[in-house]
Amino acid sequence: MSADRLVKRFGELTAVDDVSFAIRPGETYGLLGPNGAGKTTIINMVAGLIPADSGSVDVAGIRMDPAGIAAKRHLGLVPQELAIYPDLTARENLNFFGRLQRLGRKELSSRVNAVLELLGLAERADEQTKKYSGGMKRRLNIGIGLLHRPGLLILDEPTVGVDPQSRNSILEAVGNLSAGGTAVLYTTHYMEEAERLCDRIAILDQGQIQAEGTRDELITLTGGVDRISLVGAGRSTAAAEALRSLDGVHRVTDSGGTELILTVTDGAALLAGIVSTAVRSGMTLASVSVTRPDLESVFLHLTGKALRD
Ligand SMILES: Nc1ncnc2c1ncn2[C@@H]1O[C@H](COP(=O)(O)OP(=O)(O)OP(=O)(O)O)[C@@H](O)[C@H]1O
Repeated sequence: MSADRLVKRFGELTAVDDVSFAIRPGETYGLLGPNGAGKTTIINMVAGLIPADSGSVDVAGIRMDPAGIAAKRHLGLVPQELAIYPDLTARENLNFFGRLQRLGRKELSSRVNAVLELLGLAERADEQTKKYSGGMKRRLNIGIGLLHRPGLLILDEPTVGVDPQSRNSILEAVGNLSAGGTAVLYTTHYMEEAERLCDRIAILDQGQIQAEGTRDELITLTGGVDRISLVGAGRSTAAAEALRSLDGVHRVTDSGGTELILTVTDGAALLAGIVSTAVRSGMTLASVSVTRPDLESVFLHLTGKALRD
């Protein structure tokens, strides 16, 4: 799918301001931004629920027209709110929604089984969903969006308000989708989810994409400075001196105790050289750790704000 120069205004507010991106089959693309950044408004335009003021969306090569259904047949939308019947079992819910989607009886039954399996709900498929945990309900909600094998699945903050274990199983299920060739558009304000799930991420703030790329590409924007901590005994002052002369080492902080803290470009690549330099200078190391910059640092770098309110 592709979105080209989308704009949406609500009165004075430009909620989405010239947003373009494309998602390939099998790719998971994340929209990462704080509440109010414009994620839901983008999704609503991509899914054809609201018209854009300008710009266009193509899904499976078909231009999205909010008044038509041709492009919509190729996408599944999983909204933030649950849309399942509590008195029906998971299987009955899926059958019901599958019939609404006009799946034939034979295809429906095989799709229902496949979806239950994919989302880890097969064992409890015949229980009323009111007995389900929040995470299981969410997974079923995702399953409904998948029944008609959409080429594009859109997930709007699917883990908000669920416990960590359920969150994990949702993320696992979404991770399995890309293996099947589904393109996934995923919105979140949790950087850990974007880091774990998404092949590429757009950082969204005030309706604009501030930067886009893989996690590593985004982190490079910050200057990509890692922190390395060396803890040990021995001649730490001599080690600090030697480490300062290494290429890629920006700063060595020697607190005079047992720890040296270095800021370096590409800690993973330099780590072996740093450890051997410290040891040669007479330091006996007890522990070494590398802390990489994360998407939170990228957001801060780009917008001057924290991702979470
Ligand atoms: N129908 C509407 N009428 C007026 N303003 C709107 C409307 N829908 C969204 N907005 C405003 O547009 C901006 C973007 O909202 P949007 O819901 O897209 O953000 P979001 O990133 O999805 O945030 P959240 O995670 O809170 O849903 C917000 O300032 C919001 O108040």
